[in-house]
Amino acid sequence: MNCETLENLSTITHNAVLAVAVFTYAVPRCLIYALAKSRFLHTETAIEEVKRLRALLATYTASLSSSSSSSSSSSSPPFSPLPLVVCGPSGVGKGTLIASLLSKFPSKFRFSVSHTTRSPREREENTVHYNFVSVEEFEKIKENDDFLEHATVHGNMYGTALSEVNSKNGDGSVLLLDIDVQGVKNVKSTIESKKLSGAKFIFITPKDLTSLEERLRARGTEEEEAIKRRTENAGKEIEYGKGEGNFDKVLVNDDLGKAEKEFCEVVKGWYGL
Ligand SMILES: Nc1ncnc2c1ncn2[C@@H]1O[C@H](COP(=O)(O)OP(=O)(O)OP(=O)(O)O)[C@@H](O)[C@H]1O
Repeated sequence: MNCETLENLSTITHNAVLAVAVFTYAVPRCLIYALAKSRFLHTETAIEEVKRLRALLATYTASLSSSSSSSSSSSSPPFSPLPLVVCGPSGVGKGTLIASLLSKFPSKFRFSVSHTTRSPREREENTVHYNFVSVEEFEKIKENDDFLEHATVHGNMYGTALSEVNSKNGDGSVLLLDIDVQGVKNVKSTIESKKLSGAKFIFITPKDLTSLEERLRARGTEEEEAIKRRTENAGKEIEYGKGEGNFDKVLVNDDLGKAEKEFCEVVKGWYGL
């Protein structure tokens, strides 16, 4: 099997891709890397293709095990790979750190488009940045039990539809969720009640509340009253964030360069990048 053959695999039929994926998945990791380093599979393209096929198979495997498990989880989407949940108080730098991660791994992560009842900010587009919906529309989705998480934050409702969790084309990309503490609690409870396969949780915290407030003010997107409210909320959020067992990792965003590096390293470790 040479490089060109591997590259062409993405264009062949579904069954053939699955068959090759089964083969590559069955071969131990060390053997794959030994092969990848050999004269037959020595390019980065080939290694990437093997990884892609493994991810593809993992998606199918999770899908099969989900559908064959208990009836309560038979309609639940399999999480493969596990979603990455980034949480922290408003203004702590979640968006900034995520943007930095995405610049390094543009195709590995994707956002869900959340539903929200808040009004669009300047340059925000419906269905691109958010699905902007009315309170009535939002309530309807809640009643149908179709949210992975939903929360009311600063007077507006936000939610992630269950349909957003798995990639539509089986490319193995990781869903990134940028949510607040309420959202995290919701995700944990949905995972538990629907017997889903979990998520990786990271909490971003500021050095102290003063620097958080300054950061929010410098961003210039909120009125003074909203800045005060967000800073007040932050105290409790940080307490939960640092609570034992609530997050897989708590990361301090003080020096941005250091935080970006650490964030990237942690995520690389979790997803084998
Ligand atoms: N380590 C840092 N030092 C100084 N400023 C920072 C740091 N990290 C982020 N910022 C700045 O702080 C502001 C808030 O960052 P960002 O918008 O990424 O926060 P957020 O957590 O995504 O906020 P929200 O939840 O409200 O969307 C931005 O102006 C950003 O440039």
